[in-house]
Amino acid sequence: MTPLPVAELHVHVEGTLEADLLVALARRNDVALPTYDAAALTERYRHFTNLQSFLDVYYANLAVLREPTDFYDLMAAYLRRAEAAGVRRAEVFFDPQTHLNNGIGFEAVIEGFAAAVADAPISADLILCFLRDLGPEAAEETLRAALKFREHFIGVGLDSAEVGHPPRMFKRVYEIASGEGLRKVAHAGEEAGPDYVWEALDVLGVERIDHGVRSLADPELVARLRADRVPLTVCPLSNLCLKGVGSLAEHPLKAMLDAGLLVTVNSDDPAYFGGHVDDNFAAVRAALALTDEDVRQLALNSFEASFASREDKDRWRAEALAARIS
Ligand SMILES: Nc1ncnc2[nH]cnc12
Ligand SMILES: [Zn+2]
Repeated sequence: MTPLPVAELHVHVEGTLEADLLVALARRNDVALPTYDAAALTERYRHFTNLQSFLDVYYANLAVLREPTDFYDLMAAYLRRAEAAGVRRAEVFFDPQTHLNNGIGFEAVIEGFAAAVADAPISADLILCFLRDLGPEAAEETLRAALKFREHFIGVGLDSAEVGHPPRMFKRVYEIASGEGLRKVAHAGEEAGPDYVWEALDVLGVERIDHGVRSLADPELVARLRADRVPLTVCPLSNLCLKGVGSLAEHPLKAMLDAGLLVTVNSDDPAYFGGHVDDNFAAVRAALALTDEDVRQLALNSFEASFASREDKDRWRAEALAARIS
């Protein structure tokens, strides 16, 4: 079966670290894990209770990444799997602060990731994310260090623990990023309410909202998102695993589509949440009884929302229009 052509706009490369690779890297770099049994490690992923319970495991696992080749191998494995999922274009988040705090140099991280992107079988670019719980000064310091490698990333994002770390705290670092010609996105409305989405739009000036699933609670916000065609990068299996929704049947994706929002489907952290972008499409199609035209619209939205060139977007759009939805 030929997979639907899509763009993946919300995936954390660190969240693509499959248990097998985690164990292999732990052995290669002599890093201790609670267990070396990949099945036992993934079993723990079935018991997250919220975003923080996931982040605790996600950050701890990243201690296995030590050498430039580790960063290369992680990114290369994701890009191979993405190609098989039908991804034509990937805009991939990375969290440099985690690795810097583990004692790894910026160069090892970004050059490892960028080398894999350069060798990618699909179109891909990097987006540097700030960890919001480490605060705005650390974010600014990270951006200044990253600017030495400016050619290796196209934009900035904001991730990690959301509640209590509102977008407005990061106004200055986003202004600096804007001045450098970087694209701007931010996680908002994943666990926090519509006020965080408003701030991301009006204070940070972001071009896309990552998640944004809590936006439907505010009709004025919905009207704004629709009028400005602001893309929302929704991650259904992530919302299910982190208990943002009780079941996929209750997921707001279909309501967002029906409200005329520019929603896309993405995987977030596929190694932890039970699947890549193709698995997310299959899951929501079944749970929300999406029509073939809903599915095609989601694919078209993903290309429209991407930061690729007009020419590439038009080519992929034509492919999605011609694709058989199977
Ligand atoms: N879903 C998510 N929300 C916030 N930060 C993250 N970092 C990795 N995945 C994340
Ligand atoms: Zn995310």
